[in-house]
Amino acid sequence: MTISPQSISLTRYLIEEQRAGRINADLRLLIEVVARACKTISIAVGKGALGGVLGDAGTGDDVSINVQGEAQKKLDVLSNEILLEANAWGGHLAGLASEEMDTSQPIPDVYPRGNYLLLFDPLDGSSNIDVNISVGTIFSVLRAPDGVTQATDDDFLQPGTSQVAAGYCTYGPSTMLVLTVGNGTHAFTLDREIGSFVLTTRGMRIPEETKEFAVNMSNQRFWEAPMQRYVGDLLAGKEGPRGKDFNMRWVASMVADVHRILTRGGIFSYPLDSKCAAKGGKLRLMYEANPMSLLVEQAGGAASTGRMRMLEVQPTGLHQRVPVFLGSKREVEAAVRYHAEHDAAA
Ligand SMILES: O=P(O)(O)OC[C@H]1O[C@](O)(COP(=O)(O)O)[C@@H](O)[C@@H]1O
Ligand SMILES: [Mg+2]
Ligand SMILES: [Mg+2]
Repeated sequence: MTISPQSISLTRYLIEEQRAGRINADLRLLIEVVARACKTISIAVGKGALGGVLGDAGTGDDVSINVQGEAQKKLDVLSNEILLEANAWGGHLAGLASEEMDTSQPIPDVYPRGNYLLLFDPLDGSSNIDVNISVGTIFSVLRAPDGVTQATDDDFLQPGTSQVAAGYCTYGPSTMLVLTVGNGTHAFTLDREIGSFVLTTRGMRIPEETKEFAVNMSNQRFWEAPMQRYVGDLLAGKEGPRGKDFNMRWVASMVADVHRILTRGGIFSYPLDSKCAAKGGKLRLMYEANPMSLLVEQAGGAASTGRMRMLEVQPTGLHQRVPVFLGSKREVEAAVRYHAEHDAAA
């Protein structure tokens, strides 16, 4: 693709949002810096085996483990460094937090500070890195509490409704940035020759009804009863209570699964199961569930823990985990209904 004079770049889109009074200059620049960091990550991902970026972080048998208790890939570490380095000196932030770091990261004294907080999952879908399947970066932006110029972990503990921007970048056959600043969800595709993100879908809309679900079925026997019944009814197809046949997809990169759902509908779910119940779920509220939920709601979809609206969960910890149901509105409502019926009968 070549950029025509009519093409709307990310920069132009953000300037128009600023002129309309929906974002200020600091937030615009912050998003530009994140987008630039994503381009750098995209180049590293794209080099694959030629770039020496595949495989585990650490040396020999001494694989590096992050705060989540998960083995880190080289690209987890590299992407985290790229995002930290790009954002720390920008002057828009009072703090950064990452899935890969134990605590939030203060802005070094030598740099100016601003009033935003940036949270990210630098590389989502790590298990897919070495097999050349789509991975991504997810980010969320909050406002620092009044008067806070150097944030501590507690300052980040705001519900998803407080997000002023959220987005993800998917490193797949093409690199795409999907963004909301609270005025719809929009998709930008990276023109690799020119190095610019170009608006390719304005106002993504998730169809309300769907016949497609995404879940890791290998966990079925560990699920709670309402999830067992819900998926059992999906699998029963036309002859079952739902009266239609459902298809299933599972990439195991949340970014890729959510991108499919934003594009053609569906329900994505990582429910509570007995393996992850002690932690509260598998996916992370602040780095994964909240930003994706805002993007999905802004595209006309819904997002829930199964028992409450995701964006209203009051976080209690930076690395808190939650069960996740998001996507086509009617289908998320159906999954929530199964949980409500179960809880009412208990
Ligand atoms: O391997 P599983 O259990 O199916 O889990 C897949 C889920 O885990 C994740 O990979 C977690 O993300 P990270 O790679 O950032 O840890 C999600 O992207 C994905 O939905
Ligand atoms: Mg992730
Ligand atoms: Mg990750």
